[in-house]
Amino acid sequence: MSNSIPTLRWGIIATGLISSWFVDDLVLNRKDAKANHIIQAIGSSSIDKARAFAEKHLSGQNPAIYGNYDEVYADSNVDIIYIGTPHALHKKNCLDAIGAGKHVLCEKAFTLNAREARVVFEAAKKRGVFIMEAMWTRFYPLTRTVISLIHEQRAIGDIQRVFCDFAMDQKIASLGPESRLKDPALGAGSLLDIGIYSLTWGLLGSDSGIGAEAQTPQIAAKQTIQDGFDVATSAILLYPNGRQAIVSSSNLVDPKSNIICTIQGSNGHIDIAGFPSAPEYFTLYLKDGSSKKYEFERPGRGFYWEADAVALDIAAGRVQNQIMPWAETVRVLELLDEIRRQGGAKFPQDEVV
Ligand SMILES: NC(=O)C1=CN([C@@H]2O[C@H](COP(=O)(O)OP(=O)(O)OC[C@H]3O[C@@H](n4cnc5c(N)ncnc54)[C@H](OP(=O)(O)O)[C@@H]3O)[C@@H](O)[C@H]2O)C=CC1
Ligand SMILES: O=C1OC[C@@H](O)[C@H](O)[C@H]1O
Repeated sequence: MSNSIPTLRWGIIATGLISSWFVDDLVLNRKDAKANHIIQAIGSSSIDKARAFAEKHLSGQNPAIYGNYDEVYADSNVDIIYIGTPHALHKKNCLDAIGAGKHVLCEKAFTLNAREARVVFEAAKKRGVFIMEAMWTRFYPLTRTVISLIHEQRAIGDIQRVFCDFAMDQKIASLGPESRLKDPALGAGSLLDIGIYSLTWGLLGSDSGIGAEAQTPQIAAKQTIQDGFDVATSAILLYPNGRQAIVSSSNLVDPKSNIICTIQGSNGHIDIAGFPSAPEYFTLYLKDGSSKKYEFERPGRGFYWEADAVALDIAAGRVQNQIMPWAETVRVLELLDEIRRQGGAKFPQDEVV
C-alpha cells in the first residue's frame, strides 16, 4: 500500500460470477498498481451468500456484510458501488446508488437499451457523481496498444475490414428458465452478454473516434431467436468510407479458432488471440512479409486496469472516464438497439416508456 496513490472503498452489489472475478483482481498485490482498492462492503439478496462470498474471496479482510443492497448504498464508508447483477437490474441499481450519492461502476451491458442508459446518466449528472460502464476490455494495455498502432501510427495503413466473433458454448439447454442467460426479462441472449465485445472491437478497429466524435456506421443484422432470446447474432457495420466491420456472437458453440479478431488494412493486418473480452496477445503482419507478436503481462484476469482508471478519475474530481465516456455507452447501446430491431430480439422493458 502506498500513500501517494488514491484509495477507493468499494461496495459490491451481488455475489455472482463477475463480482467474484472483480474482487479477486482488486485484492491482488500488484507492483504497478495506480490505486489502492479496499472492498469495504458486500451486499447480497442473502446475508449467508454475502458472508460466504467474503470468506471465500476476502479472507483476512473485514468487509461489512449486508443481506440487501440498500445498506451498501447507505454505508458512509463506501465511496463507490460496483454493480454485478444481471443487465435488467442495472438501471434500478444505478439509480439507487446515485440516489444515495455514491459513485458507480456498472457491469456491461450498462442497461438493456439506450433509453435506460440516458435516464441513468441524467441522474448521475444531476447528482454530480462518477459513473462508468465496466467495459474492462477497453482498459487492457493490449487494447490501448492495438488502437495506438492502427489509428495513430497507421501501422497497417488504411483500415479496410474488421472481423470479430465471440462464440462460447454456455450450455444453455441445461440452464433453468430463471437463468439470466435464458430469461428475456433479465436481458438474456448472446448479443448483450458477449456480442457487445465483438461490437466493441468492430468499433475500436474501424474508427479512432469514440462517443460524440465517432462516425456512425449503417447496420445490417440478423439474429437466430430461440425461446425468446438470441442464441446467435451477426451484424455488418458499414462506414461512410466503405470500411466494413463484421461482428458476431453465439452462445451455442465454442470459438472456431484462437484468433477472435482480425483488423485488415492496406499495409497488413492484426490478429488478436484469446477471448474478445480478455484478449491474450496479438500479432502484426505486414505486407513486406515481416511480423511481430505483442505479449502482455496479466496477473489475475485484468479487471484492475478499469478499477485503477476509475480511482484516478474520482481522485481528480471527474464524473466520467475518457476511455469509456457516457456518450460511448449510449452509442453502443443505440447500435445494439438497432441490431435487435433488425434481428428480432426483444426485452419486455423495451416497451416501457
Ligand atoms: N466483465 C465481464 O467479464 C463479465 C461481466 N458480466 C456481467 O455481469 C453481470 C452479472 O453476470 P454474472 O455474474 O455472470 O451473473 P450471475 O448469475 O453469476 O450473478 C448475478 C448475481 O446478481 C444477483 N441477482 C439479483 N437479482 C437476480 C436475479 N433476478 N437473477 C439472478 N441474479 C440476481 C445475485 O446475487 P445476490 O443473490 O448475491 O444478490 C446473483 O448471484 C451481467 O450484466 C454480465 O453481463 C458477467 C460475466 C463476466
Ligand atoms: O462478459 C462476459 O464475458 C465472459 C462470459 O463468460 C460472460 O458470460 C460474459 O458476461
